[in-house]
Amino acid sequence: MILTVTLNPSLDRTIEIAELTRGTVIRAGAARLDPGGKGVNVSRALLANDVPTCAVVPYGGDEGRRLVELLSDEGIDMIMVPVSGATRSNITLAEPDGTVTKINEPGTPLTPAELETLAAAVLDAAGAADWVVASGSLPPGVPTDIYARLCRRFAKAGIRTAVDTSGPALVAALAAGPALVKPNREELATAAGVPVTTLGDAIDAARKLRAMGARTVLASLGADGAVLVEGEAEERVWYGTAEVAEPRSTVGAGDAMLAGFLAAGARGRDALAEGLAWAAAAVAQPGSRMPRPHDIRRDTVRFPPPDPDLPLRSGG
Ligand SMILES: Nc1ncnc2c1ncn2[C@@H]1O[C@H](COP(=O)(O)OP(=O)(O)OP(=O)(O)O)[C@@H](O)[C@H]1O
Ligand SMILES: O=P(O)(O)OC[C@@]1(O)O[C@H](CO)[C@@H](O)[C@@H]1O
Repeated sequence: MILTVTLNPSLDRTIEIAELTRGTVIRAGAARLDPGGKGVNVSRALLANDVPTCAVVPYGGDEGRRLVELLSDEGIDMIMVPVSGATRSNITLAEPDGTVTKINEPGTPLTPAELETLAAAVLDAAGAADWVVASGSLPPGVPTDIYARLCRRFAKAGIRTAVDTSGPALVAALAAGPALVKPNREELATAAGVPVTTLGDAIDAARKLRAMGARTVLASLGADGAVLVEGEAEERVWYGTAEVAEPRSTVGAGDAMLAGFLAAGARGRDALAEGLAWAAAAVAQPGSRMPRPHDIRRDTVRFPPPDPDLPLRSGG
């Protein structure tokens, strides 16, 4: 069972527009509301593909009740923790070419008592878990080292932790020796403190995150694919891509990648291939809909030679 922890979940509203033009009234096309938050999405992707999972979800206000309703409709097994602050709403403006512009609210602070209750719920549920996924931003006021503390606590119990976050929370988590981190290109560059403009930069930065404490680094690179750097006695580096004919929304693609990678055993080329296939399928979905088995096409995955001078196309 894969337990996910999302301290800052969200309601994700995706609005399809023809073109984003500042300072104008834009007549929207289709709109959809999805449950959101990085750990929530990992559980959604796992559930959609029949992999046992449970999501720890703090929720508050009408927005939080709506989030729980949406997750219940999807059949997610949840540990719901009521909190006083309202669950945040994040907006995605999606253009026809797949470009998305995202506006994420900061979320509302968790009180120390609420954080304690959440940590206790996680620790209680972690006993039945093969992995704990601590994923997403931290709400205001939550200590930056919260993921690091959870990593250390789970390590004592022999439970592996995967962390997908950014900035100081990621750097603090690295020092706790997580089994796996899943930064995107921007998060990788920031944590490593180096620019990442080529594939070689990405591999070197991933190596640096391993030196900072991560055992395995799965670095997603947007349309350029992903790099996996792993290995105990002997380091192994894999680079893969998966083309998407018609990108619709990249929101949640990294979460789907992490879910697919974990579902396939979280090591080696085959697990990277599965993560790439789930991510590519997610990009072809509207909003942050997670791919189901019939959406996932493994024949699009490629493992080109990892040319260190390959310039990375996507932003970050
Ligand atoms: N435009 C694209 N075309 C093809 N594949 C893509 C595209 N964008 C993303 N992907 C796939 O999704 C993976 C994750 O994308 P990205 O690096 O943007 O992660 P992320 O920022 O963590 O995503 P999110 O936070 O929205 O879940 C990429 O490694 C790639 O496999
Ligand atoms: O603000 P965070 O926690 O970094 O990211 C939140 C978020 O953008 O991540 C998911 C996509 O990965 C969305 O469901 C959600 O809106």
